[in-house]
Amino acid sequence: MQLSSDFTPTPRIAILGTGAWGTAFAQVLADAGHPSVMWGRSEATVADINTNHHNSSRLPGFPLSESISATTDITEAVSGADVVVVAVPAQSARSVLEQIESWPKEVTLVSLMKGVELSSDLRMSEVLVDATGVDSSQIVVVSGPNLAKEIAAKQPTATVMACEDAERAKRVAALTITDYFRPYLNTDVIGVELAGAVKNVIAIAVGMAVGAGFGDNTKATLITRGLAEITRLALKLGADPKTMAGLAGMGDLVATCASPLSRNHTFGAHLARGMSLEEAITAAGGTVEGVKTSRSVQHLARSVGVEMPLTDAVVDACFDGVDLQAMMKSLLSRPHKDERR
Ligand SMILES: NC(=O)c1ccc[n+]([C@@H]2O[C@H](COP(=O)([O-])OP(=O)(O)OC[C@H]3O[C@@H](n4cnc5c(N)ncnc54)[C@H](O)[C@@H]3O)[C@@H](O)[C@H]2O)c1
Ligand SMILES: O=P(O)(O)OC[C@H](O)CO
Repeated sequence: MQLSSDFTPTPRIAILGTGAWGTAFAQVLADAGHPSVMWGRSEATVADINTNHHNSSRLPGFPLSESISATTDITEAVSGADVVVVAVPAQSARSVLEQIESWPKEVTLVSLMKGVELSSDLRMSEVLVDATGVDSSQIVVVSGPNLAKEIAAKQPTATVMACEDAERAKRVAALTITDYFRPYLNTDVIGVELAGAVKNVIAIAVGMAVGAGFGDNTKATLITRGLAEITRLALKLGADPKTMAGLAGMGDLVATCASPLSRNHTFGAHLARGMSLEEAITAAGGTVEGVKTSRSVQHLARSVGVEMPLTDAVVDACFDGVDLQAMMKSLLSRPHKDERR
């Protein structure tokens, strides 16, 4: 299948958020020949991007193309945009989007975010629909084993672009093809988003195990049983099982659980070594999506009657002061069962 973009010859692309992934994604677009305008609330970061072609706060050490510009004016960034990429932390998405009074009618919204909203249990594409009024077929979700720093270093990576409208996913994918970034397509938005959100919770559990000094058997057990619980929830909510074995499922789970670059993994390790919740979040770099998402996923799972013992354990460890020994004891003393159920 050949991917080609039938956006206007030079699509106008805005990126909301000047974080690590939004910035690395802007560079992917630039390397594929597409300029973009980033919006951020920090004047210093916006000036850094415009003047030094660098985001020293979130992606230090990686030069940015001159075709990437930035502004603190969100209306200016979005005005006339064909594609608006949303790359702020999941729990901030709604408040950012609600600042925009009107959306270009044919706009395509691209979500780079991985989380489930706390107040509503909505996936990010659902928050986008709710906050903007655009149709769900206009939303493309990007998810996969995509650690921003590795992509900024132009290391080979694949991702998944998911949209109800397969043609729209193709058009966005075509904007990102480079010699190091390879997009695959999927129409299973539910599966791609839930896998991306819940793997952050599982990565916290794996980070805790690493912080406690456990080895590869424990890590592999948590990753595999983590995939089992992600799959149970996703299938209950209508996902395609094949998505779980793909890049946005198994692929991202392995990358995030194994990598010391992952903030969720790093946070878990700090927590297990005795830091408080706030200390561990700060030490991991601030945006640790799995912490709040553990609560929304637990709530969502309970509302549909799905058992998620690892998610429950992460909620206990983050919010109820349950220590690692008690957590392991409770996980290991659960009733024995067939692994396929
Ligand atoms: N970093 C990665 O490797 C990576 C990879 C894939 C997906 N993601 C996902 O992308 C999303 C963004 O993560 P990131 O790593 O780019 O974040 P980051 O921590 O690098 O930066 C977050 C940015 O959002 C800004 N921000 C926070 N709250 C805001 C608000 N209310 N209004 C405006 N701006 C706000 C911050 O100032 C910062 O610039 C997350 O959902 C994350 O899970 C990240
Ligand atoms: O740094 P993390 O833990 O937010 O993980 C980054 C990405 O989601 C990996 O795909």
